[in-house]
Amino acid sequence: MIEQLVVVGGGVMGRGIAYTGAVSGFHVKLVDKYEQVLQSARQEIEELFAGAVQRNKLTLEEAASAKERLSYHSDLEGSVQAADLVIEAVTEKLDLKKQIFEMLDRHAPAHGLLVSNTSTLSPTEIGSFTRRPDKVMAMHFFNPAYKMKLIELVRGLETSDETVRLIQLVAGRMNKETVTINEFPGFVTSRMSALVGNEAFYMLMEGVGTPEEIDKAIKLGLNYPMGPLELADLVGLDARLNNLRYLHQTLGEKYRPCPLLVKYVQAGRLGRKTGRGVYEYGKKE
Ligand SMILES: NC(=O)c1ccc[n+]([C@@H]2O[C@H](COP(=O)([O-])OP(=O)(O)OC[C@H]3O[C@@H](n4cnc5c(N)ncnc54)[C@H](O)[C@@H]3O)[C@@H](O)[C@H]2O)c1
Repeated sequence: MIEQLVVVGGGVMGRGIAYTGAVSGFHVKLVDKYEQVLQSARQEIEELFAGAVQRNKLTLEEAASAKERLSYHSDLEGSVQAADLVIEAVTEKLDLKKQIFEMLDRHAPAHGLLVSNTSTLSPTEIGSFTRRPDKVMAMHFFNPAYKMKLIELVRGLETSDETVRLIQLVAGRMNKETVTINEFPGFVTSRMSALVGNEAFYMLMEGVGTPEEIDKAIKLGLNYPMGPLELADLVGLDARLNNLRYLHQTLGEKYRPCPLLVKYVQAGRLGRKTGRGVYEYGKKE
């Protein structure tokens, strides 16, 4: 039975996953190497609890007991000693993930499953950083993790059926839908989203329309809940560029990042998080 969950990385995704886990009855340790990240994660999670109580999604008692199950830590090695499942959500850099998974493998109990929330990287390669590749896979949540219905489950070459089964149970307890797919760069969702977003940047560069017009056309004409340019601002233009570069390198020409996207990133226009991307947001969010 999986009860003790550790989420590594307290950024945009990690905090949402930690909240989801605690609300779903798991004991959750949220770990980040920076105290100020942990503080801001705690504050945002408190706001999520307050909002859920206000909207009658949680009773006061449920929120209080979920909060009790959730704790915040900066010591990764100590935090994973009793973990049944570790969900890694650190920055999308392979060398960083390597360092983290080697460490997790050394310090997590032998039965512990180690999954990555990576959007693009290979779970097979991530598994190879450990001596338990059968217990490694990708568990790809979406932003915001507490709201989005899907978790994309991606098996690596060595991932066992038992690991997949246990992770599907965890996702079910979190009240999520899943798709379980085999590894290929960009999985299903990141590959498609990167392509659509990149095409929207090309249209903007070619002067086909304003950002508002392009987003409105895609939303109302193709029935997308969000326009691809506003979504890129939400994801972060740097993260999007990073994904496209990886897909370009692994899947070829079709994924070459649009020069306008590269220019925005060079200018520091990274999206909502910097207050300006394709759109202006007034202040940093
Ligand atoms: N942002 C999205 O929309 C989104 C969606 C799905 C998946 N993802 C994936 O989730 C992962 C995290 O993305 P994010 O957007 O939350 O990034 P983020 O930059 O918001 O957060 C990453 C966190 O990792 C922490 N970190 C870095 N090194 C660490 C270490 N050694 N030990 C502990 N913590 C460390 C950082 O301090 C930071 O708080 C990435 O793999 C990304 O591809 C992101």
